[in-house]
Amino acid sequence: EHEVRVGIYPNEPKLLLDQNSRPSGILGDLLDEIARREGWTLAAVSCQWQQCLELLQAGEIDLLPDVAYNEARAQTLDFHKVPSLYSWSQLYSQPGVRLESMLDLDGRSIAVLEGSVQQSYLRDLLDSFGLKGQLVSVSSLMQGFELVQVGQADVVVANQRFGDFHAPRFDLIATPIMFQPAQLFYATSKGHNAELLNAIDRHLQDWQNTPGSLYYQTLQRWGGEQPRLLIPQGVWWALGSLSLLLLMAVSGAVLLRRQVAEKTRKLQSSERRLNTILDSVEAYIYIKDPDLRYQYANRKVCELFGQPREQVIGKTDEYFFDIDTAAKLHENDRRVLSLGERVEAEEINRSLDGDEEHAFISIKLPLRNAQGQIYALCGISTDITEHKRNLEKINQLAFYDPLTGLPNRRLLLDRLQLALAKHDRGLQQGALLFIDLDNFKDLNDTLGHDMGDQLLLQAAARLSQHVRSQDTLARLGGDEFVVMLEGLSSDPMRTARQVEVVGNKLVQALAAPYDLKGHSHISTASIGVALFPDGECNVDDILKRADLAMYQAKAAGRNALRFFDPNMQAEVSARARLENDLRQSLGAGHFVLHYQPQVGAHGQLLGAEALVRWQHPERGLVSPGEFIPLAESTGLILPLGRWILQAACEQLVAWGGQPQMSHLSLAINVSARQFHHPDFVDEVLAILAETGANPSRLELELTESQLVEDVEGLISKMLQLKAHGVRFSLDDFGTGYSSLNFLKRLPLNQLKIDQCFVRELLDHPSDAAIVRTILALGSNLGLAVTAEGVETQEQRDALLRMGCQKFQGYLFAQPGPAEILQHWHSMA
Ligand SMILES: Nc1nc2c(ncn2[C@@H]2O[C@@H]3COP(=O)(O)O[C@H]4[C@@H](O)[C@H](n5cnc6c(=O)[nH]c(N)nc65)O[C@@H]4COP(=O)(O)O[C@H]3[C@H]2O)c(=O)[nH]1
Repeated sequence: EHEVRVGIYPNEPKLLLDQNSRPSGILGDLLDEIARREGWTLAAVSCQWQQCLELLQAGEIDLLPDVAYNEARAQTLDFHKVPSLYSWSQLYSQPGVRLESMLDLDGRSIAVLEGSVQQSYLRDLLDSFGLKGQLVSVSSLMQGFELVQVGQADVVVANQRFGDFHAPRFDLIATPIMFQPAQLFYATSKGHNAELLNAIDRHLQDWQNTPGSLYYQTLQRWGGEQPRLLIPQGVWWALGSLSLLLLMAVSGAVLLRRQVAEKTRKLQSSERRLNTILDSVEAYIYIKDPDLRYQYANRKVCELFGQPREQVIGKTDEYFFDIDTAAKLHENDRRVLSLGERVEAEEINRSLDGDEEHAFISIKLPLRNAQGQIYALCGISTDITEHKRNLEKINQLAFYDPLTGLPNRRLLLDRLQLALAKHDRGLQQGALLFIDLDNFKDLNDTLGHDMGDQLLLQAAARLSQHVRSQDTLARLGGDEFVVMLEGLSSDPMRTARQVEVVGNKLVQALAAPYDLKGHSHISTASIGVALFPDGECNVDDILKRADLAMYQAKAAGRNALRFFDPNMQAEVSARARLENDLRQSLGAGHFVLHYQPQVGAHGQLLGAEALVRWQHPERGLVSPGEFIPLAESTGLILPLGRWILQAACEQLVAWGGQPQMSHLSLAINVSARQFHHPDFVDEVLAILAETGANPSRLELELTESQLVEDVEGLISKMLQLKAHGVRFSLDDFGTGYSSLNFLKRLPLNQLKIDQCFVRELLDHPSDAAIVRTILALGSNLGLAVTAEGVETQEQRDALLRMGCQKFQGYLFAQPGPAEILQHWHSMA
């Protein structure tokens, strides 16, 4: 006889031991019947669920009813094939507890049978939903129901058959939460009981296929319900699969939630990490939104603003910087935000109170969203204030003299190099003045270095007063200074003159007495000049030349200016002498006026032009061509011009007293410098009044070239004088650029055809054409025309034929003393 040891755990109505310790309940009764038919003797072993499983695996019992199939169990247990019972899990609670879905399990305590499939299922479920339910393990379902009844647990999980059967006793009700449809089997330990299982399958198969069989009677007896098996198998499987799918979907969703939570956690942690890094760097890092409000600011930015981060966020730069700074910052910001440019710029930021200034190198870049639109800008700024100060210091040390603050030799050489390069390209003329203080060593030796430094400082200050901003004043060391002049005239003679003027000013400035801490001290300087030469020349050459010239100045007795170029020096010296003589002659009355007659078509005397002559004590008569330009450039033309005007007016008065001469007019040349002098009109009128000369006999000659400057002023002066009867003629006409329109506006009386056209009149048809044009122009504008420089009868005849009515030139008379006019007149 075959004894089968059966594990029985209390799970009424499915399984229990009856009063005789025999298997009972649905599965107990079915097994009893199978045993009877198979001739087995059942030995019931009472155990709790978990214990039963252990006994089965250990081979201490042969068979355990009511085991749900799952993959894990199939590893250690064998199952027959036809399910003995279908079941699902359900939750039971006290009435009034609101439990509608799995999500309502959050925060609940759930009693669950230790080691049951529900236990692992629920654990996973709570976990994957992130629910905080607490699983309370119980060793029997009864215990679970009791815990809920007394309130020590909120819900209990049981298979639906057990639950529905027992719940009323514990005053519990079934909740709508069901899960885990399951198929229940009799299980054996692995590999030993195939016969047992086959026999069970056989009987179950028979019964289940036969309505009203013992199987269904048993079910009815224990539960009183309709047989579940009327639901087709497939539906059960579909339900099971659906619930599995649901589980998978839920798990998926929950997995996502978990991943999101994980990602969020990671993001938060990396944000913290990033913040730590951004706060520990020495750069200023910030993010501004399109309204230029700070969205982010790292520690350095907050420190700079002296505000906690919360005070910085949401504010604009106007809160932290002065208006100008904020405006400049925003200019860069807008380039980033509206043009999408990456901007790299140096920014100078002044604090709100204007006290602090910082220099930054800022890199600003646009931040774009996934669609590529700019939603903010990120700025990274580095404070370079200190760096700049150091650079300035280094620059100052490297290129400037520490005592005077003037450029040193190095900077001078740099600039000289550049100036020479420009000169080579024909862009400018320049000159170098090498200045050495005379006897400086003596001062140093006798009064000490401190006094020496004082003198150098004062000398430097005086020199800098006399150089223009585009020039360079440098100290080479010791008592040597250099002035480099740039942008001078391209005409070498004029350059020499310009440099001479500056050089002389410097010599004079340095020769004035110095006050050295109460000591009056006289010091002079010697200056050597080298102009930038036309050919190849390097920096050293030109310095050497200026240095050599400086030694010549020393050799000439110090306190002097010398040019390196001997011709230039000769020229300059001669001119200096001439200027000196001119000055003295003016005081001594060494000037005379000569007169050149102007005649009409019939040779009748109409008037004369006064031409000044210098009676030089040694050189005899000097022509105006030689000294008028010098007089103009030195300003001596003003006193000289006054003298000429005076003498001419006196001559007019003299003629006025002689009936045959009283009709003569007298022309005098007026230089531009004279005419443009503010007192000119008053002076002319004063001299006319003083001498009593007839203004309408006085004719002032202007040249075309002097009409260039301040035309309105010129016209106004001419009109004022014209109102008194004074007449005007335009000298050297045809050589300048006066436009006809302009000519029309001038209150002129006469044009004078320049000598050069008259000279070539007979040989060059073009000159003849010009003369004809001038004559026609004169007649159209109602102006008299005088031909100058008429030397031959042929010229005169030709001019006459062309319509010229007034002549002047050697053909009639050379300029001479007033007497020649008298004589000329009596001849006529
Ligand atoms: N070859 C040649 N030359 C002739 C002939 N007829 C006259 N000349 C010269 O031509 C010059 C005419 O004077 P300009 O054109 O006003 O040119 C004048 C004028 O610009 C200036 N100048 C002369 N006197 C004065 C003056 O009192 N004041 C001012 N500001 N400038 C004066 O000096 C310039 C030269 O004066 P000068 O040497 O006296 O030279 C005079 C005169 O001697 C001729 O047939 N052939």
